[in-house]
Amino acid sequence: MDLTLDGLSVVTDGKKLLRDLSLNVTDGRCVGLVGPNGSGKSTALKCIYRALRPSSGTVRIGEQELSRLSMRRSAQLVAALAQDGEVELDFTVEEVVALGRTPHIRGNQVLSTRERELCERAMEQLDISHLARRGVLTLSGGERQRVLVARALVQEPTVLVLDEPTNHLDVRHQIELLSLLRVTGLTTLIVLHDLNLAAAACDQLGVLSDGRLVASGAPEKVLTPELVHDVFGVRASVVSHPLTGDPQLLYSLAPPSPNGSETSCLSPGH
Ligand SMILES: Nc1ncnc2c1ncn2[C@@H]1O[C@H](COP(=O)(O)OP(=O)(O)OP(=O)(O)O)[C@@H](O)[C@H]1O
Repeated sequence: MDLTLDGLSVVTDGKKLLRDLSLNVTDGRCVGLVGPNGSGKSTALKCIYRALRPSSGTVRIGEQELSRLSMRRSAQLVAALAQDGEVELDFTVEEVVALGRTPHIRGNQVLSTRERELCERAMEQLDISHLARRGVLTLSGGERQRVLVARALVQEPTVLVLDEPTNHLDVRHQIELLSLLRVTGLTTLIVLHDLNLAAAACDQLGVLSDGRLVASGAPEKVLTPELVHDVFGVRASVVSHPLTGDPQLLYSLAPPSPNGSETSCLSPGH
């Protein structure tokens, strides 16, 4: 089912964090939300997983308006990975992954064989099977991040929202995770800071700046040097990936000038 954000605005303490955001993620597609720090990406995702109530606007999954559904029904439809998702209880990895089934079970009901197999498969896909009996508090940041993605997958949601899921992951696990997301068939909205990974992993990108959607569309249409300059204040060259054709940005650090001071690679005014 499609995920539709329709005119979402969030105002907190008189500050507009999100301004009239409308965005559609087509059924089974992956849309990347990118933008500078503080541009409203996490705020938008929080409205989808109902950690935040928008001041105006709606979130729909198919024809269903999320705010009209029970929290339990919402959790059956939407799985979320929050930014730097914390796990405070010292559960084992397999227990945390199994928590993904919570919206689907009642009380102390035990998991079915199918559900246990689902958990095992997700742990294999996220390369954490060998950690199954470890306490989550003993894990590295990247290991813990993979546990939380596995938990989101076993939720068997219709819509997946992920806030910087590649945080803490080494390059192999970044690529494995984003490759996996492409084959899940889930309607996915994902916040990524790495524009090159976003271009490779997402069918469409939405660019937020100061709470406003300033560009959206296919990565090759959106990621232009002008856009990167205007939104991020950085000079970049755009090249085409030799194997996939995806747009890839090349940046250069400011070279030291002969007198020892640095010249700037930032755009004037930033
Ligand atoms: N409860 C709040 N009260 C006031 N301001 C807030 C609140 N929550 C978020 N903000 C501000 O709203 C803006 C958008 O925050 P948000 O976390 O959505 O940005 P982001 O694009 O996800 O940033 P980052 O890339 O740094 O994760 C920021 O300036 C943040 O400081």
